[in-house]
Amino acid sequence: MYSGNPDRRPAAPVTVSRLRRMKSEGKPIACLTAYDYSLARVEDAAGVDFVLVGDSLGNVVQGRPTTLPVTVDDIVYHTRCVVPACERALVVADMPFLSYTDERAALDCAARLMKEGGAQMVKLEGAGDQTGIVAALARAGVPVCAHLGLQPQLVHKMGGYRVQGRDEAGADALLAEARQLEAAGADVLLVECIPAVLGERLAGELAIPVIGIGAGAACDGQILVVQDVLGITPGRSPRFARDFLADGGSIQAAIGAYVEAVRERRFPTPEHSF
Ligand SMILES: Nc1nc(=O)c2c([nH]1)NC[C@@H]1CN(c3ccc(C(=O)N[C@@H](CCC(=O)O)C(=O)O)cc3)CN21
Ligand SMILES: CC(C)C(=O)C(=O)O
Ligand SMILES: [Mg+2]
Repeated sequence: MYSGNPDRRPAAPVTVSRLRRMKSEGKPIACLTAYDYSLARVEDAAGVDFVLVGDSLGNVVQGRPTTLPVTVDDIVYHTRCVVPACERALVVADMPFLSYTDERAALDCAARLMKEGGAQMVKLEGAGDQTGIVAALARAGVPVCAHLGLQPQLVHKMGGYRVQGRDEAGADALLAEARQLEAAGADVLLVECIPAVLGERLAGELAIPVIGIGAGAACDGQILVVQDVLGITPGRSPRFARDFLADGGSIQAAIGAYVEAVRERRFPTPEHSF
């Protein structure tokens, strides 16, 4: 948070309209997850545009096998830890599993994430049946990021973490859902684990910025879980991830290298895509 010291005047904060401008100017948006003050500060200083307090904290902070046990209280707590570090980055908070089953619940959850947590945008997983919820949030003035493709909250329904939208019917359905979410008032679309050609089509056809994770290099921005960028994820990381600390140096340098690689479109490469 800006303390008022004129020697540490922050760069202009990232806003929804700034993200749209970056898209139209062809400037890739660099995004990372963060769950605590110290790492969020490193990310903000490195120029990360969009910091996500993700429900992946269930995995990387709490050591659970899925994101399902994460509560609204958990996300509020971690958002409160991250917000004071972000002088420039936009802070986005995930709505946890079963916290947005109807409009009332979604508005209550958004109220907690924004009023108690200080988030500037909320993110929710889901497609066609979620457009009413996105519209209700948008009507209430809540900035929304919709999350399509692989939805980790559906792990038990899908039977694992798999690439989505591989066949033509699946790709067309995803594209149609994305258009509906945009029309309902989503400000950003995040897409996870889809073929690179579909990521390219989405970014080309939507007016709102499309942020990819395992969605190819043509998306308007990229996001990764910060533990994957630092190579400290227990077990195997997803194929779309890259360890930016493996070549040595510091955590600051690794996060800086990630931001630079996204800005110069050197990440992801085909080996990190589907
Ligand atoms: N550390 C971490 N990184 C993440 O990106 C992440 C989490 N945790 N936790 C929540 C979800 C789970 N995610 C995952 C987890 C595994 C794969 C995975 O293994 N994907 C396969 C592709 C499978 C296919 O080819 O259909 C892969 O090889 O990467 C993908 C996303 C993404 N999220
Ligand atoms: C993997 C990203 C997109 C996410 O939703 C999370 O970190 O929870
Ligand atoms: Mg999430």
